[in-house]
Amino acid sequence: MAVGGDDDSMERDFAARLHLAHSPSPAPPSATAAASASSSPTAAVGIAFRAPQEQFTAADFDLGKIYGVGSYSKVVRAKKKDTGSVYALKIMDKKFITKENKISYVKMERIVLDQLDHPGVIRLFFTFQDTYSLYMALESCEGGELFDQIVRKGRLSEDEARFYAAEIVDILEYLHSVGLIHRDVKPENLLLTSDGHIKIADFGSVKPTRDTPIKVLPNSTNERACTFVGTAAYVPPEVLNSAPATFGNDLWALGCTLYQMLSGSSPFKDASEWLIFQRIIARDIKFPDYFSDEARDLIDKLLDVDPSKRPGAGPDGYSSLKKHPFFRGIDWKNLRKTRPPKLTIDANANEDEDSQDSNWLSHMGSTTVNQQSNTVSNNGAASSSEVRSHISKLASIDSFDSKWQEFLDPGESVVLISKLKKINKLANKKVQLILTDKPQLICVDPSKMVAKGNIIWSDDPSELSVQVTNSSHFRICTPKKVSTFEDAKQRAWQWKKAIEDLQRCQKN
Ligand SMILES: Nc1ncnc2c1ncn2[C@@H]1O[C@H](COP(=O)(O)OP(=O)(O)OP(=O)(O)O)[C@@H](O)[C@H]1O
Repeated sequence: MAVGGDDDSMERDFAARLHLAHSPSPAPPSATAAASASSSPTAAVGIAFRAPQEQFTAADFDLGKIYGVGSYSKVVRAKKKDTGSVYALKIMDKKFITKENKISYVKMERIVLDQLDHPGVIRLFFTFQDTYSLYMALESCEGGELFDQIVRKGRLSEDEARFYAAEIVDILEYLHSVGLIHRDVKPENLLLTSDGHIKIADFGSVKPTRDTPIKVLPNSTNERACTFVGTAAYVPPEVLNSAPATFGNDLWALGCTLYQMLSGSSPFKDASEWLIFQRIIARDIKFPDYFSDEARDLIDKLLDVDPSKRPGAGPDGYSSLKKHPFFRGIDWKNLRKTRPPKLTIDANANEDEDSQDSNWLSHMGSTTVNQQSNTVSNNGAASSSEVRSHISKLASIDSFDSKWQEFLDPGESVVLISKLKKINKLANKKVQLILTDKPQLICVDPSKMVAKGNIIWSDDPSELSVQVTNSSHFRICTPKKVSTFEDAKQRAWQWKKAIEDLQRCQKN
């Protein structure tokens, strides 16, 4: 990557904003990543980092499949060429995070993750940056998201849910004991190791309590003191009423997650964020008949409107939660040695890469999408030229989409891609829907890898529009045809916004 004078100054400017000093080049990590993490601490504004700031570049890694996409990052499997160590490389676009005011999130995640030490918390090994991006080398979780296990299995058995819930309780007990409120506990942020144990990721929304022993930069806590963060379906009612964050926030989200594991969907589901919030405030919960009395009772208590009454938040701490009858039989001391539930793999995944399951969008998509998606954030709109340069730059660092490249024209980039179910009267079909910057809306049959025809693009909303039925169902309407899709990842709003943004972008 060419680094010109402007790029240099951009990098310096960004480092200054991040308050993370450039480190002298530390020794590269040894073959085991964990060993490297405990060596060569990096000094930065009074904080000695356990995970050093390295002088690596993306070219030092073989980039593999994409693990997942967040609102301001992509996480890619990356093998360090010299050591063979595998990491989950979280890649964040500097321009994007500056524009979207996410610098405090990045700082917080970097600093907090660096200090945590628990088998259920993703480990940060090192960081590096180049002109355009910040990189965090995280411990990789090959088992994917808990969310995917729920989707693939339809719903989990009580034994499976009990095990996962116990590991989540163990993680929350640790985080709360060090004065941290995670604030974004949800099945997408609960990852599984290859042998099936839970690890929690995504510490961008973490809120330290006053007496936390964890070192945080002072302004990074103040900045977001009253910011509404998290994900709509898991937000507790008191947060909607602007109450300060408490440990109870995470316990509410645990209740929602347990409900989702047992039933297949979150307790507060509706077509828009506003309607979801109404349900949360009204505490409109319906328990399926097949929930056991113990499961129902625990969820009911975790979803108490009074955060201090949720088990785990009271004066007796976690003991009341761990003693709840739902957890009868759990060996709390040996959780990590207990055999976890068997992971279900995606039947459609390729043997060597499961990019069939990759559901990613460029930063252009996520920039605007979040205004209406279930992820709560406040964003501005990027200009069309910025959007385009993001798209082409991101496409060049993404090796994971090469599989779909054959359906694109030279120089064309993917804006949003999802594996969807196309709902037809006679039979539903799996399709890979690809939105490109050309723009084109391409449908591919993923099992045969053949194009199934484009949905005719128009910049005119009267000729191409998207109607969202609920967070997982949407219709793409053209004068000739209406196609109905189901997105198990509940990104219906993201599809709508991505298409509408491209239409606007074309007009300008
Ligand atoms: N260590 C990891 N191993 C494997 N996959 C990971 C790892 N970390 C993250 N992922 C995947 O990447 C996705 C996005 O990561 P993460 O949630 O950290 O990003 P973010 O930009 O902070 O997202 P959010 O929108 O939730 O704030 C996760 O949901 C998960 O699927």
